[in-house]
Amino acid sequence: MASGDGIQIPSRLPLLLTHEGVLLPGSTVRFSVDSPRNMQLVSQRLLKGTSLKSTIIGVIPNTRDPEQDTDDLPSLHKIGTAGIAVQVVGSNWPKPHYTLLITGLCRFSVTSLLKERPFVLAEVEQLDKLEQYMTPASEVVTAEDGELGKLSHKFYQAAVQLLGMLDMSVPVVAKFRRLLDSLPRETLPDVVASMIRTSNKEKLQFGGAIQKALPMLTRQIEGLKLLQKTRKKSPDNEKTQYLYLYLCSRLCVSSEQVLSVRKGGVFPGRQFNLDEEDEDEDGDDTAALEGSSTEPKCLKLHLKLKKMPQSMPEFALTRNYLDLMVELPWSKSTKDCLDIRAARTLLDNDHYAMDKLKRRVLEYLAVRQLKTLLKGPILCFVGPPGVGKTSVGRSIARTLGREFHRIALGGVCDQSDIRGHRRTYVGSMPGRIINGLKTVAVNNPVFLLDEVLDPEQNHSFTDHYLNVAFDLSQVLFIATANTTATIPPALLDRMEVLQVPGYTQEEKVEIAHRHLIQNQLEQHGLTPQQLHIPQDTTQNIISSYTREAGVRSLERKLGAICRAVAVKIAEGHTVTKTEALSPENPAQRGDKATPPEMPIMIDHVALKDILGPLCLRWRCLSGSPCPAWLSVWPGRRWGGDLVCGGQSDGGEGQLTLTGQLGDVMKESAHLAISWLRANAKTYQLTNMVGGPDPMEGRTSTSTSLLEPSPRMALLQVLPYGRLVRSDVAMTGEITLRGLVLPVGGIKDKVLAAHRAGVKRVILPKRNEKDLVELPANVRADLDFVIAANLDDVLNGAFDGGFPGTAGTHTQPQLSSKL
Ligand SMILES: Nc1ncnc2c1ncn2[C@@H]1O[C@H](COP(=O)(O)OP(=O)(O)OP(=O)(O)O)[C@@H](O)[C@H]1O
Repeated sequence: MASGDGIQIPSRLPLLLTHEGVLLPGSTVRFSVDSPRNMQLVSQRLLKGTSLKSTIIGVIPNTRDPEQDTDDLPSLHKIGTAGIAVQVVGSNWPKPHYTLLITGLCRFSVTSLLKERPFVLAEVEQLDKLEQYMTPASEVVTAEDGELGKLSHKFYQAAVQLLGMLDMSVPVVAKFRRLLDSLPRETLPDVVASMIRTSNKEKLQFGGAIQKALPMLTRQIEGLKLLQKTRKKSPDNEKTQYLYLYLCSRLCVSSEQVLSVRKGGVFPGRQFNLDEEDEDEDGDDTAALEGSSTEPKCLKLHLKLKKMPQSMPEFALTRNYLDLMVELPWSKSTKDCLDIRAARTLLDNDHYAMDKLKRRVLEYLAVRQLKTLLKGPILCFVGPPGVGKTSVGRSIARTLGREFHRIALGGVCDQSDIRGHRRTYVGSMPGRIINGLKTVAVNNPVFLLDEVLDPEQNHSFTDHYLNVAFDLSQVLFIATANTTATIPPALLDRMEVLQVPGYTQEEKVEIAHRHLIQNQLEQHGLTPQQLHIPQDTTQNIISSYTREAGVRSLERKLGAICRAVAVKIAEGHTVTKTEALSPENPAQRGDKATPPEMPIMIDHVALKDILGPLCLRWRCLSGSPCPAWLSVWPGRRWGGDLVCGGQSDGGEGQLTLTGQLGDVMKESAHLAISWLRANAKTYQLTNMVGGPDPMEGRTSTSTSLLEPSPRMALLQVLPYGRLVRSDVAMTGEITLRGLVLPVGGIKDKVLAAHRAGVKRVILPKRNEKDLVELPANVRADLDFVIAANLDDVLNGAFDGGFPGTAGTHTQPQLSSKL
């Protein structure tokens, strides 16, 4: 190792291949080692060797992607730095690895690779003289050395200036000050370069040359000056300090420098832009922390992080947490650009019909425009699936110029999904609200929720993972739900519920031709010149292939048509190409399809070919009267209409309920039977065997009753020997005394009955007012029977009325359990 020319490193060096960090002569750097070759180097060379020589290794950047670090020969940089391993620490968690502390000695160049396994061994040529590190500065370069001497002196002065800007009470700064006078000036570039922040590439390329190091140093000084100016404008800004601290840590600045930032307010190695109009990105982050009360906590965590070994599991957790804190848009928002006229046009262009909803949304937006800090109720759009609730939410965001984010809460049963997990749990994460904010990166997006938050508490929403309050008051929440039944009353009270009813057949045709077909054509790369769907085909799809209140299924069917047409067109193209290749071979062309004529028209035959045979023919309801009954209502939660049926036949006189009935439905059925038994005489009801119990000898069955609303329908099982009209539907709630009370969702129910071919609808008297909401054509098609009590219902349900109902019988007094 030692020679007559001075101290020398071994001519053969084992090489540690690194992907991050550059070791420079005179600096001490920590490297994490986990690749197979490096692990072998540590275990076979550093841990087994006993001489000083065995602790000297070469550190050289490996330019190959670490992910692809296989057993192949690595692509090495030619120049590396020899160093002494001063500390080796091993750990088995989370995977086996070593952490090496290496002090750089001098540069070398690789002359040849001697072996690649188990670790890389190379023949090297030493580039720097080690003695110069021991020679006093004055003896190495003097003023007489001409240009180089001047440059060296300039560099020394710049280094002194840099130190003057740092906090001397920080040990590393004081140590640097001492080294500055004791080290030879040729070595200063390496020492200074290891302290200031530059890219690894720059560090590798400057090669210890003072000419290249001086611009780097000057840049640092300029950066610090700008930073100090900025800090003077906002002294004692703890948040700014925290942010710089954190950024320092992310940018691999030494911990001592980080500390000096805290104490003295300097931030080495950053270019700052004084132009306030054009704030740099991190400056924005600083502003983002304004107004939040998170800094003390973050600061504490950050300092803890700096003391923590990287291999500790808590390191990654803390780091992720701090990353999230900086990424969150604490005070970054988009500017609302609301123009009510433009909003009206946009809503009208995006959505057909929905007049009531659009009007209310415009009112809401107008009030927001006049009173910006509106603490209004949350809008909650309630309606069957596929009626455009989400789509209106998206349009509201567009009219406001805000980001839109949909948080699907369907199936969420754990509040941690929304509010996050406490950080003490393994695998803890923030909840969906905070994740959503991170995604949109602004604090005033439009959030569409299927459930709602309490608006009163939004200014201090606390995610369990974040564990500090985040102000959600700028977020515009819109909730959607298929039914209000599942929303807790306390929350419902805080929201403004806007009903979004289903569409009539005519409205669906319009929506399809104004929006859906165009969208589907675009999504499938087709044009109106290639595919034409006439209106009567659309009508056919709606009535024969879909049964829904919204248009989602219709949209899917249109998508299926587009796909089928796309195949035809693609096949046509292939045929054209084949023809071009072999025009003289008609036989070859014979079996192929000919290119279709454009546009491809979808008539009833084509429709059947693509979508298959007609599947939903509910018109069977309009057949002849029968003792069984069938009732069709919209199933809000499931998106389709529900079919309820019942039958009276010979049996035990028991009421049998099938299907998944809830308690309310079961109660209704039993109530109906109680009423029947109590009124058997009045209505002259006898059972099949002539006995007084009308239920004896009968079994009543109901099937597929999924919704609690059509309670009255159960009564249809009661009459014997009489035929129930098969084209009648009814809704309402009955009391023990036979009164008929109002229910909700009349429009949807009547539209569903209309879709199913029902001719007569029996409604509670107090729902008569809801008839005005029905489209004129639906009203004209149906015969409405308004019922105040069960007499009216029975009269309406049977052809020719029902015996006993016209008389002046008295209502029996039942003792109600309710
Ligand atoms: N009135 C309308 N005008 C134009 N397009 C509409 C209209 N109503 C619904 N649509 C379209 O129907 C599709 C389904 O709508 P959307 O996803 O908004 O339904 P939704 O009510 O939110 O359903 P869900 O309750 O299942 O979330 C969308 O492509 C939407 O653009």
